[in-house]
Amino acid sequence: MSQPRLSIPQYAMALAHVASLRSEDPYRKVGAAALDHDNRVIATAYNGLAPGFDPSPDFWKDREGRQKFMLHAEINLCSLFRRGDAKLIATTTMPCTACMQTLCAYGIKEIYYQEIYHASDAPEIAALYGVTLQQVTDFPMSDYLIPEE
Ligand SMILES: O=c1ccn([C@H]2C[C@H](O)[C@@H](COP(=O)(O)OP(=O)(O)OP(=O)(O)O)O2)c(=O)[nH]1
Repeated sequence: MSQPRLSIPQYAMALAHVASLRSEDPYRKVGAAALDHDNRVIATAYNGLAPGFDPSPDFWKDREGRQKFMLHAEINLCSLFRRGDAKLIATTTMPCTACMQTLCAYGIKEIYYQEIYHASDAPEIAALYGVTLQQVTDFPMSDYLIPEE
């Protein structure tokens, strides 16, 4: 009997969600995954502080203060491959404007996200550069996500 098979965007999104579970940010956990031109996984990443940096326990108390220090999941992801290597990426949160620009600089042509991110110009940037930017909400694990407040 044939089993239902995940689409490639669903597969990438599930991987992105697993990566998000490693985020140290108590307020927003973002995960991302990159696949190459053969749909092989080349990287997973999540948002966090710079590698090796160990903050004091008080650091996380300042929700707004933390923001400028956070390395976004998509930037951490792009640090793991060279321009042109990734065909598509999935990210649990729509890329912010700066992340979207970076993904374009890396030549990524397909971007899948699950949750809409406030104040992002990603849709406009994607439209101008002819990049696919699509929401994916139905993937393994989507039943287990905690609904937003
Ligand atoms: O494209 C994005 C956008 C955000 N983040 C991460 C960075 C940070 O760890 C967290 C929050 O993002 P931001 O600093 O932009 O704050 P916010 O979403 O406006 O506020 P908050 O999370 O405090 O509600 O999400 C990413 O990894 N990628």
